[in-house]
Amino acid sequence: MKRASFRSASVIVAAAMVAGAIITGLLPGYWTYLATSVLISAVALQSIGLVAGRTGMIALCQMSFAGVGAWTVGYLNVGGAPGNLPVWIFIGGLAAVPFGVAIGLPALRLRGINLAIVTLGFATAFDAILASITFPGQTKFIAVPRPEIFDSDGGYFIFVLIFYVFLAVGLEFLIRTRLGAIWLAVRHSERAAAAHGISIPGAKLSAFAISAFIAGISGGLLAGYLGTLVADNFNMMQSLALFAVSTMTGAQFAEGALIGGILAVAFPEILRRLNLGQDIGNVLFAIGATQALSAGESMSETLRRKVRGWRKAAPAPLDAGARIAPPAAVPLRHGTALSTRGLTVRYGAVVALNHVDLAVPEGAVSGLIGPNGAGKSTLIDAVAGFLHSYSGSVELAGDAVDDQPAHVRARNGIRRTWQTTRIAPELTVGAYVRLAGGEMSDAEVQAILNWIECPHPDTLVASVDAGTRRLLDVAGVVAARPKVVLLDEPAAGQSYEETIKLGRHIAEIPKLFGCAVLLVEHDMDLVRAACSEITVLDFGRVIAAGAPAVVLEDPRVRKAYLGIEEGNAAA
Ligand SMILES: Nc1ncnc2c1ncn2[C@@H]1O[C@H](COP(=O)(O)OP(=O)(O)OP(=O)(O)O)[C@@H](O)[C@H]1O
Repeated sequence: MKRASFRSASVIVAAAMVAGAIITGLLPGYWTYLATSVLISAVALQSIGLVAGRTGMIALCQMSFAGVGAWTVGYLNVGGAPGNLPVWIFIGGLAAVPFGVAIGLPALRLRGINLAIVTLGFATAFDAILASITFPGQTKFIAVPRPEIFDSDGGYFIFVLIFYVFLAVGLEFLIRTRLGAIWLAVRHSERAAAAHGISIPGAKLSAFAISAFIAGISGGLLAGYLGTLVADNFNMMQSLALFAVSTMTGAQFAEGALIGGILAVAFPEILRRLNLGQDIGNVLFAIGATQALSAGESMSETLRRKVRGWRKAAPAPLDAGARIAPPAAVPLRHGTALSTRGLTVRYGAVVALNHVDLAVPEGAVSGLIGPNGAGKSTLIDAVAGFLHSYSGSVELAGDAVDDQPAHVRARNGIRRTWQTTRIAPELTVGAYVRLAGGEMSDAEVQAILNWIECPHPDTLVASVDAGTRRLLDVAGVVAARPKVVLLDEPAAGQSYEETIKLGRHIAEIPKLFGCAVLLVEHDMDLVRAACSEITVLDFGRVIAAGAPAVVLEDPRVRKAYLGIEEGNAAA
């Protein structure tokens, strides 16, 4: 991961040095002036890319955060504050953070269009505030001074380029940290992220705070660029246009932010020269964003996919780490890992679970079977904390967890998989195992992947097939070494041979990872291969429990689950 970050950082720095030399050395002054504007827009776009592209939240008020940064720089300048422009820009970025957190708070409960409306509301309110006040220095024409060595247009271009490169490199490292993986996981599925013990509020607030900081920096850079500012520089339409550009180009990537900056500056410039209305540019951006959304990928994502194809970067073969020892066996615990008492769940008139008592012993794999609609997934949802309400209780190693939200239950030792895999495809296989399992050495990650026969840690999840992703789901939950893992139909999409192999792996989980397992499955071969005991649900009630050989021969089970009537069994 670090290697990839350093590689990206060196590409960014090298490209910036070449671009800096060409733009300041060869291009006329006016082009340098425009190029500076491109970079400032690119910084603003980076902030949108982080919150929207990485975390999947719609934020339509980024230019308001930029306005806070610019206002702060103007205020510090007029007030004769100590320091100089770089320091004030940094302070301006920090000043935008509380606003970012304040806007992030509604995002904890809202998503999609509702969040868009709230952020748009903030942008509108900020417009109204700016219309009633003036920017510091605006009426008396007190310009924000640039640092002496960056005073010329060429010099200020270099000054802004340094900020852009610094932020782009910083983001390249940040997105490969655990926090970066958390943002991607939240973007892909908040429920799946919570199942890994991730605090969704923490993830969203951190994204809003850092993105507001970057937007504030862009405002400060604009203050030094223009000298004095007016409210129109930060109006709501600017935020909307940049959001459309970010969606179109994929501003979560350094090149996407830069292409977006070029488009955001070039279009208005071309339209101005052609004596055409500036709004036409916004219409084109909206069309571009619509196109990217319907295609399912932005310009930079398309570019990256093509580059990957050209490079044909095949991940290291599966046996690359074959000499790595499998996970070491751990001492087995005794007692009951998980139990439910009188667990009852109602969906309106439907009673999905009806006073279910279930016990999953330590050191064992227990099966939970039943016909479609019997209540198996509902039980997993209730136990893992994904239902708003249920009656009865869930105990983990004897302690009630009913008042704990899903991510706290996950941290305390209840991990689950889903019927359909929910892994963020932008992650690598290794990054996913680390996200799910926490701090782990490279050898530990590789050992788990080798054990369950998943590809090399550097393989992109997007490039692995559905069956392998199911295995990766299992690798993720066991990597965390919780007290109990709940596997919801892990064999779905696997061939017969793969299912039998998976059954052997699941049977090894208690011994190798110290977790008890509750396995929900329809595939009886897998159940027989992995489980030492079985509970059978039908219409939300437990109808049988015990050793597989006994339970599967129980007439009630054969009738309810296998559809075999007592007298017809021999037929
Ligand atoms: N969100 C929901 N709203 C209303 N009813 C629901 C909801 N989720 C499940 N149910 C109902 O609850 C009952 C149990 O469903 P559940 O999905 O838990 O069964 P299952 O045993 O997991 O089935 P399958 O094997 O098909 O996954 C079913 O009657 C189902 O229609």
